[in-house]
Amino acid sequence: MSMSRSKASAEESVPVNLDDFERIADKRLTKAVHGYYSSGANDEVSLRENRVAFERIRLRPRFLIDVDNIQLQTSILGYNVSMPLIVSPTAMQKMAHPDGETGVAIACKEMGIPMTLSTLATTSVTDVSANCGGEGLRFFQLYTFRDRGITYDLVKRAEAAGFKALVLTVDTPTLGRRNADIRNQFSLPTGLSLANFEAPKAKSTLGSEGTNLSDAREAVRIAAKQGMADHSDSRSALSAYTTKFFDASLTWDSIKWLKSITNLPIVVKGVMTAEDAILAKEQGVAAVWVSNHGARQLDGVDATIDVLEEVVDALRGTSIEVYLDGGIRRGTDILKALALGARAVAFGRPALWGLTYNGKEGVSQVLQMMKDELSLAMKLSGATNVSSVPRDLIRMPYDAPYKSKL
Ligand SMILES: Cc1cc2nc3c(=O)[nH]c(=O)nc-3n(C[C@H](O)[C@H](O)[C@H](O)COP(=O)(O)O)c2cc1C
Ligand SMILES: CCCCC(=O)C(=O)O
Repeated sequence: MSMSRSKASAEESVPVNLDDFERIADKRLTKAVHGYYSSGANDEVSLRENRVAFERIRLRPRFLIDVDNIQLQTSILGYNVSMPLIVSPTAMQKMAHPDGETGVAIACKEMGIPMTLSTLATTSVTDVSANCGGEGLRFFQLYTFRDRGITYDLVKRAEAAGFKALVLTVDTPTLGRRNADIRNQFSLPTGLSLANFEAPKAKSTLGSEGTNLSDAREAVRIAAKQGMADHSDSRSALSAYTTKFFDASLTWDSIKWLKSITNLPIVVKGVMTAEDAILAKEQGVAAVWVSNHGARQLDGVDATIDVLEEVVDALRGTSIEVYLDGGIRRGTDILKALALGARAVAFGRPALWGLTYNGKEGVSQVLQMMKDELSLAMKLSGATNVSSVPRDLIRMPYDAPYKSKL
């Protein structure tokens, strides 16, 4: 691993929480990259809400419970994990540090938790797996392209590289409006590429008749190589890129097609309502990932933690797992989500801050900090097992005032 940037400089004190990592990262990143990583959509109402909603939830600790040995381990999609945390897919991680996606993947592998690789990664599925020695649990986040041959190709390469699930992001038919990216005319810095669109080394054997695959892939590849340099619609280059290539005609029914080309479990990321949770269930998905995309798509939606319970209720009695991301910054946040029925939580930006801070090592520090904080929160609240955190460990703002049931 390259370690081109050092730890905190003298004037930066050692980070003791994720906010510290964020502050340090903010100072080190270029204006454009910082703007891209940190932004929410529009007025960032939902971005603030993702945090504030966690702060509104109160804990109801129980005491004189033996918390000497608490259980942090659980399983995700049948795989044992050391704690209920997943790293969310975030695009273009080499902008943070040369370790990029490989750094995140190795940190996750060492911690024993899943990493989700973005379709728009700056390291390919094949290279990430190879750099991890084929070890570790990785999911592939899928964006679908107008040309289904491209999507097919991505899925097959993720399968071949040993990725264990497809995380289909449903909240991005096109890109949300992010002021900083427009102001900064954001595009991928020179020298980096969207590596999953580099021409495959070997001739691929595709079964996607009827699509002019090589032309389409070539177009995506060229656009990626040029740093998505098309600003023609006067928005960010990323926005122009998605408008041009992403399949905005995708429907719930398209999951049938996905299932026809792969046996990998499908996780639907971006669900915010009970209605969509039920449609996902009807398509036979393995998991539903409650997310508002880090508040980067539609501004004005609820905080994810505020809709978690309706999704959990809609899926009760099924074996579909529910995950949540959006604003997870503390061990107590994880505990609150578990109490509301999430099997696991995820975060995106904190991994980028860790990466910016000190590459793979920085990500490891961030993950360890979350593990320690979760463990502490459980001990102080009398929760002994991440798989059975009781609902009454918390009070939601919408809960009725306490009435004695004793
Ligand atoms: C810089 C950045 C890039 C992202 N890229 C992707 C992506 O490529 N695919 C995706 O499904 N979600 C993407 N997301 C959303 C994250 O997966 C996740 O939902 C979000 O970051 C969670 O919120 P948090 O950052 O508050 O933890 C991105 C988020 C950020 C901040
Ligand atoms: C087209 C999506 C780009 C990556 C992404 O999901 C994000 O910036 O939020």
